[in-house]
Amino acid sequence: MQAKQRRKVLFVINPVSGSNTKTDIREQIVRLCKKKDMQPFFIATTGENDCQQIEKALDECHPEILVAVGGDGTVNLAAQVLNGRTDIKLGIIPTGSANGMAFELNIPTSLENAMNIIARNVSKPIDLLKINNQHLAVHLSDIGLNARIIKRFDEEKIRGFYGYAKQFFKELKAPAPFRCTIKVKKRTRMYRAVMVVMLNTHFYGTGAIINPKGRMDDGKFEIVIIKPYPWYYIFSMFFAFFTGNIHKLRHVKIKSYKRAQIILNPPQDLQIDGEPLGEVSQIEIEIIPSAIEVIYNDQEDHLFFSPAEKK
Ligand SMILES: Nc1ncnc2c1ncn2[C@@H]1O[C@H](COP(=O)(O)OP(=O)(O)OP(=O)(O)O)[C@@H](O)[C@H]1O
Repeated sequence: MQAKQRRKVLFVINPVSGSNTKTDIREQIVRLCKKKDMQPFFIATTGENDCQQIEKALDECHPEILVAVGGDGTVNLAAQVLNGRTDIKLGIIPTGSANGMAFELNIPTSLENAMNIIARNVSKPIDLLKINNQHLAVHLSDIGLNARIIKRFDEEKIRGFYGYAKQFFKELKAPAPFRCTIKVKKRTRMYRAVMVVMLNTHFYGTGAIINPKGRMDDGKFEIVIIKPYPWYYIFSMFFAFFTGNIHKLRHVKIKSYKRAQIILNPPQDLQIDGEPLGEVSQIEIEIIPSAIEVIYNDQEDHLFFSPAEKK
């Protein structure tokens, strides 16, 4: 009788993601793969030509699943390679300082639990965003306040959640407003904003719910506009962020589109999945329907909320 073929899984490990040391992560993955009947292959990212290296590894081992072991930047890298190749599923082992996409898919940070979800292999197709016809956005992109923090975070080589939180509170005290014009076909709308978020998902990695009504598979993305607010508004905003009611606030506007252009005056910092891209004055966004197939946690309801219930 022929031996049962083990499922081939390629693990793409970012050795510098987050603040954990990953010295023995390969050994732990090999041990867990044995238990779950999976055959592991490994590649470590270097920060240079990683897409080409992953493509090469895919051609060599032909896996059923590619697992990003890292933060949102590593998930984005894996998605760039898998965009349009839904025959290979994307799994995530969250080890970054920002794990927004793992949070979105309800994937826990414990290695063993994340591996259990990969072994269950339950997946769904999701849409991605294309920005300026050049960058792929998987989890979340934004302009203004948060993007500025991410740039500072990157320049000053700060790592970890507490480093981020410190910068966030510094920035919240003095948000700088800008003009944001959204053009869709022949319609133009103008807003004053302190931050504009472009996404297909619901959460920031911290658990803040920025897009309560979004869906990852509806062929549309959302633009969330946070307008200038008085300082005391921060408390209502925090409450709404963590109860899934941000869309009900007077200072917040959420719109769904398939394609849109945003014009910024003055130019603003842009970040995509945690990577700062510098200042931009114009952004074109379009949705790529069913771009990748992702493995998610189908066994537990999300700890925070059920997006489908939001009215
Ligand atoms: N071996 C490496 N050395 C240095 N940088 C790397 C290496 N591998 C990947 N990178 C960089 O790591 C970043 C992605 O990190 P990721 O988002 O997965 O984790 P993170 O801990 O959340 O990162 P950060 O907090 O620094 O944004 C990318 O900028 C990528 O170029």
